[in-house]
Amino acid sequence: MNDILANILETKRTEVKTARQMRSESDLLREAKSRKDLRGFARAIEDKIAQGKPGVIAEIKKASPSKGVIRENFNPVEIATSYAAHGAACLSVLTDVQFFQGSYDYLRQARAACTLPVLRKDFMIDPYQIIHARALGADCVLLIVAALSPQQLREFESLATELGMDVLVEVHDRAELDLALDLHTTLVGINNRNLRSFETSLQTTLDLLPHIPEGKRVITESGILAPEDVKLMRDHGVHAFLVGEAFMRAEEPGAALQQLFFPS
Ligand SMILES: O=P(O)(O)OC[C@@H](O)[C@@H](O)c1c[nH]c2ccccc12
Repeated sequence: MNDILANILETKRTEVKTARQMRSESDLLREAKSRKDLRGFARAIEDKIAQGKPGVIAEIKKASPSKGVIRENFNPVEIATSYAAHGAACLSVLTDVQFFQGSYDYLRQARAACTLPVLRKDFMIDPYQIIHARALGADCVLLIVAALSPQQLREFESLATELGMDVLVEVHDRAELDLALDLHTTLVGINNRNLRSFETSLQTTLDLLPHIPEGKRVITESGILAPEDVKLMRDHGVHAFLVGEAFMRAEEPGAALQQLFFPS
């Protein structure tokens, strides 16, 4: 099997190694701690839902390994501004360069362009990246259970928390979910896309739903494309969404967000 995830994680190890040589972890930590500009990520989602609205995490993603280039005319400032103007709760910005054509600058620029909290969307395999996320301005980090040991999950979560960030823990099956539920974070993302085969089915969310206790906030991720998808999820009590492609393919990403989630 062509295991893309293994491939990505290998690349990340090299990336972190190089970054560490250019800048020490202690130096980066100093910068991360000196930032006093945190925006509550989980809070922003809960606020929307408390108002009876969906909590939408709107993604800024130029390309992906499964789809290639998704958006040619790519301007993170315009995209962030458009999302913010049309009711997004939060942003998610891909910072992986190799596989998603993301950039650290995209995160910085998108965050500076609006007041929304921002998720650093990347493959975290080393504490250095968690610290770097905050130094860049991230308000939340993604921890993918399929990529980490239970000990790393706990360690990375406490480091993120220490730095004031929220944590979104991502799962794809029952075994991963059980590990995710051991963490403190309330934010449990169910990725409808299998990161190894790229197969995407909203049934993934529906299947895991009964196993998630109250007090956790389920975020359905990937493959949300049509109003029927949103309705299906909301009918099952899922009110938080992470959406990329459906917005990135639209001329105006925020208008697409509005059409999908707030049709009049
Ligand atoms: O573009 P989509 O199908 O709406 O999916 C968005 C998001 O869920 C997806 O980009 C994603 C979910 N988990 C990830 C982990 C790494 C990279 C990307 C992802």
